[in-house]
Amino acid sequence: MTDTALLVRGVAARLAGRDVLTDVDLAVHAGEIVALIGPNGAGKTTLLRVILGLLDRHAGTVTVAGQPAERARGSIGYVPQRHEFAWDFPITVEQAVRTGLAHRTRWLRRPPREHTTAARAALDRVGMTELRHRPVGELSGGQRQRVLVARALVLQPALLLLDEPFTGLDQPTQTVLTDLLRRLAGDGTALLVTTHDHTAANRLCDRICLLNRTVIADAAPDELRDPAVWLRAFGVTGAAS
Ligand SMILES: Nc1ncnc2c1ncn2[C@@H]1O[C@H](COP(=O)(O)OP(=O)(O)OP(=O)(O)O)[C@@H](O)[C@H]1O
Repeated sequence: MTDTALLVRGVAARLAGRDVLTDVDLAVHAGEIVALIGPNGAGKTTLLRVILGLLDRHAGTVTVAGQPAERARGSIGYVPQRHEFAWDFPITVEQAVRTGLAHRTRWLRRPPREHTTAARAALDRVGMTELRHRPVGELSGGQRQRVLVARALVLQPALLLLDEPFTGLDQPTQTVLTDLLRRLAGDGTALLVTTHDHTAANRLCDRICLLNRTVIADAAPDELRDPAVWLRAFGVTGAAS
């Protein structure tokens, strides 16, 4: 057993012939929440996709829960950006959560009973049990975000990757989500969260990883008070002079 849920070493990725990530090193431990922050196009989503094995890396290694990521797909929960889910699809909250296990259901077979049990347990963890029969199209932004978290939790992942979960949420809803993510970390899940919301990151995270194609800084929020580091991460050169 290891408490390093995610270990990224020397990762490089190329898209359309362009180097999008170079020499990226990152570790996230069990029970830890790390924010991945960087400007638009910094490679945050690309890094999540490389960890998930949806994109080939050009160099480096990715280890999840002590295993090469290729063999650990079932240990990774992924919460995509909210707009990436088909909310107009005519399914209920519980059915949406069960789609997190769809790859384990045989084609045209009824989902096994344990999938329903897993979906209900995940809905309970995110506080959405009462809404489980609601059509997903009727949910608010915050409720949708919790459904996506539940959908990732059905796999009981050691590592949870969240892509911009705070975008478009008002302050009280952000607080509900922050509390939920903290509880998951308290249960030992490792969380890697991309965000543009520095306030949310400061409130939520144990560490902030500043990314701009490579890791510019990786430290506790309190240790990242030097504006020069942020200017470097956001590609603002000469702004301090
Ligand atoms: N499918 C693709 N083909 C070619 N280039 C891509 C593709 N997807 C992303 N890119 C490029 O890779 C770079 C990194 O994109 P990525 O989406 O990872 O950035 P990001 O940090 O998540 O940005 P944002 O904060 O805007 O979501 C960008 O320059 C983007 O244009």
